[in-house]
Amino acid sequence: MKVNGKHYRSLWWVESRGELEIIDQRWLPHDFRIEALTTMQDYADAIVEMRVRGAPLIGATAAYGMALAMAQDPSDANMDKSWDFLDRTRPTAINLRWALNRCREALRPVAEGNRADVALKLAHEIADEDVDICHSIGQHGLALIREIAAKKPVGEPVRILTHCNAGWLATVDWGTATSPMYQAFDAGIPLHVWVDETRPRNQGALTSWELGSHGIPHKYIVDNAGGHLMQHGLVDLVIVGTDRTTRRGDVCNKIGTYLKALAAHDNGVPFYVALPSPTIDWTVDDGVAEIPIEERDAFEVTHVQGLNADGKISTVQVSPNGTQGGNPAFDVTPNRLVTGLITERGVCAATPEGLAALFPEMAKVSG
Ligand SMILES: CSC[C@H]1O[C@H](OP(=O)(O)O)[C@H](O)[C@@H]1O
Repeated sequence: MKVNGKHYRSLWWVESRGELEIIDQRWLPHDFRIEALTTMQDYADAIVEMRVRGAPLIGATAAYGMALAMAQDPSDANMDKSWDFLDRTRPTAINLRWALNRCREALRPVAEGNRADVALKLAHEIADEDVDICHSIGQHGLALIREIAAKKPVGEPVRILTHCNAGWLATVDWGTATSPMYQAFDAGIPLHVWVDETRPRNQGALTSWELGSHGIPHKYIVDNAGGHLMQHGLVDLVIVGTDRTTRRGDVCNKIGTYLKALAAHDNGVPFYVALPSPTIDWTVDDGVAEIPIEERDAFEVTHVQGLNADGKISTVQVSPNGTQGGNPAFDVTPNRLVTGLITERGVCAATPEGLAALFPEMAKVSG
């Protein structure tokens, strides 16, 4: 999307240098920093340290990491070693393993001398596909928002609550949860977005930065405000992203999503999940029991980063010395709390039948 009027994707290939450039999201929303990934360690660090983050973007980054690996050493041994090295970076978003598996399956039958070119071409394809998928999710989500808008007095905004950042920064472009917002806004539908700050890494600040750049009215709120807003009829719709959705529609997403779904359910507020198909894990049924939840460094909870009075990015400790922090980074919302899944092929119920109807070729394979 646009940054100061200039279009960006969240990562891009620099042909002249044969390098991938990324937006280092650790410094947003206060500083827009671009960096090149030139070694396999750079790729792993970028994912682990959340310089790039968001399930689709992690997958696309890993695909370019495999391209670098094949350019360095196209042997089967190095392909497997690189697969393991990148797969170990973060455990929850299924797009990482989906992209690595897609690369390895495509490369295995290719002669070693051709693997570097094939791998780079595939990485480009995965990135471009993500842009198309997210745009399509936006089209289907736009129809939902339009339906709500039609029932409101002319000019009254559709009020959407979102959690974390499932924006263009979490994908290659458009975002998943934000794509319907961008497209509704561009279609002239009045919006107001409640943006959960999303402790501890405050990805809501990324969403606010994105929406602000696009001119979409929004308010940055504490994570615990959503239930109150819904009780007072101030939320028409919740749209969130996902890092892994099971074949029965259980949704794993940023920690705190489950609590929003409970509040939405209790207040009759539609709760939708923007779901690109690479984020569906067809091998898993029960999300709570089967999805690995990343436990990140407690430092992210005991400390917070922001802009100090001098306008410098700094980090301060918010908890007492010696207090231990706990930092599960995701939770799982059972499908019974999900109103619907907005995929690139349309909107479906969060059920095995709903997903199988939109993706029969995948449901068949998963058995
Ligand atoms: C479109 S995927 C966005 C998804 O990823 C985020 O996690 P993280 O920032 O830790 O990579 C969050 O769960 C978002 O909903």
